[in-house]
Formats: sequence, structure tokens, C-alpha cells
Amino acid sequence: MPELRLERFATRHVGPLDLRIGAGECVCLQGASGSGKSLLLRALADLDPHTGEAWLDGVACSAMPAPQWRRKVVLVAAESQWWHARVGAHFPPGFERAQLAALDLPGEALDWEVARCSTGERQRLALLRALALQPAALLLDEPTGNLDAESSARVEALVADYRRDHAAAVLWVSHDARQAARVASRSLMLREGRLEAAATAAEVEA
Ligand SMILES: Nc1ncnc2c1ncn2[C@@H]1O[C@H](COP(=O)(O)OP(=O)(O)OP(=O)(O)O)[C@@H](O)[C@H]1O
Repeated sequence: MPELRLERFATRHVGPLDLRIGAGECVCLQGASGSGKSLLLRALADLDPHTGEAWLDGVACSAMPAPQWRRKVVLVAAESQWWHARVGAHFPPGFERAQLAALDLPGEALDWEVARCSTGERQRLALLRALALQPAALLLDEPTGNLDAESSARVEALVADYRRDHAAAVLWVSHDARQAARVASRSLMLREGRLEAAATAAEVEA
């Protein structure tokens, strides 16, 4: 089962951190702007330098070529990257247009030029693109940051379904304590490079 485990994992800004996200578990990561959340996710996807070790399903990141690790531990960045002109060129063969409906996108969206997509459309398409790779672990950087309440609810439901169906480990960066309470079993706060338990939604509202 794809458990994600960090052991003395450190980037330039954070750590060393120890963390275990069980198979099928979602952990929320909160923290002030600039506290290093995005850089931590990039390092976990082996896109940025780090020290210490990350383990997926008992296999060390350092024991795997980076492209192979990135196919299993997939980052959905806050600002998605697009390298072809057309949306559909970013999706793997076999991706069915009907799957776009889960995030309220029409089937024709695969034929759209990336340049015409709104920020929120890009954000939803980037998540669908990531899930199409069937990752064992999912790193989500504010995946509803540009979305309205209804679209956000669809994203939360889609990730919950994926996590359940694939026993995927999910690390979800959110600034919203109420969202954290909805989507995650545990919520952590990144403060001064260390992880501590975050306030619950009830504590925030009290
Ligand atoms: N390439 C870089 N070189 C040097 N410093 C960087 C680089 N990228 C980011 N930083 C700095 O690292 C710190 C952490 O950035 P990061 O993007 O991880 O923050 P964050 O917690 O995700 O913030 P936010 O909630 O605003 O997205 C910031 O002070 C940022 O300016």
C-alpha cells in the first residue's frame, strides 16, 4: 500500500521533518505565506534539492530515477504549467472526455487552446491531468485557490473518491481551516521550519 514517509527530510527553508501519510490518508498542511509549503511540495516531488529521505511504499526516493518518482508522487502546483498549445495534448492516451464532467468541464475542453482557459479552468484541468496519471501519492498546492464554492466542493469530492479508490496518500496545502477539517484526517502547521498540530476549525472559529 502506498504510504508516503519523510525521514529527516529538509529543504533550504524547512526541516528536518519526520512525517508519515498512510495509504488512503489525507493530511492538510497549513502555514503562513512564505513559510515554505510550496518548496516542500516541490522537493517531495523531487523537483527541488533536499536532504534526508522520502519513502513511497517502502522505496526510497534516492533509489529511484527522478522521472519514475514523479510519475508516482505527483505535484499539482498552485500555478500549473502547460507546454503544448492544446489542452488535450497534456492528457495521457485513453483519457475519456466524460471524466471532465467531474469538475464541471465540457468534453470539448480537450480541444481548447490552453491560452483561452481561465485560471480556474486551468486549475481544474491540472488536477484532472494529475489524476489521469494514477499517482500513488498526490501533493496538492492550494488546489481550490482560484475556485468558487461549488467548484471547490467538486474538487474535494473528486480527491476523496480518488484517495479511497486508489488508497493514495495525499498532502493538501490549504489556508482554510474549515476545508482542512473537511478533507483531512490530520492538519499540520508549518512554523519556523517545523511541523506542529494545526488549530482545528472549531478552535479557529471559537
Ligand atoms: N527559487 C527561489 N530562490 C530563493 N528563494 C525562494 C525561491 N522560491 C521561493 N523562495 C522563497 O522561499 C520561501 C518559501 O516559499 P514558498 O513558495 O514555499 O512559500 P509558501 O509557504 O508556499 O507561501 P504561500 O502560502 O504564499 O504560497 C519564500 O520566502 C520565497 O520567497
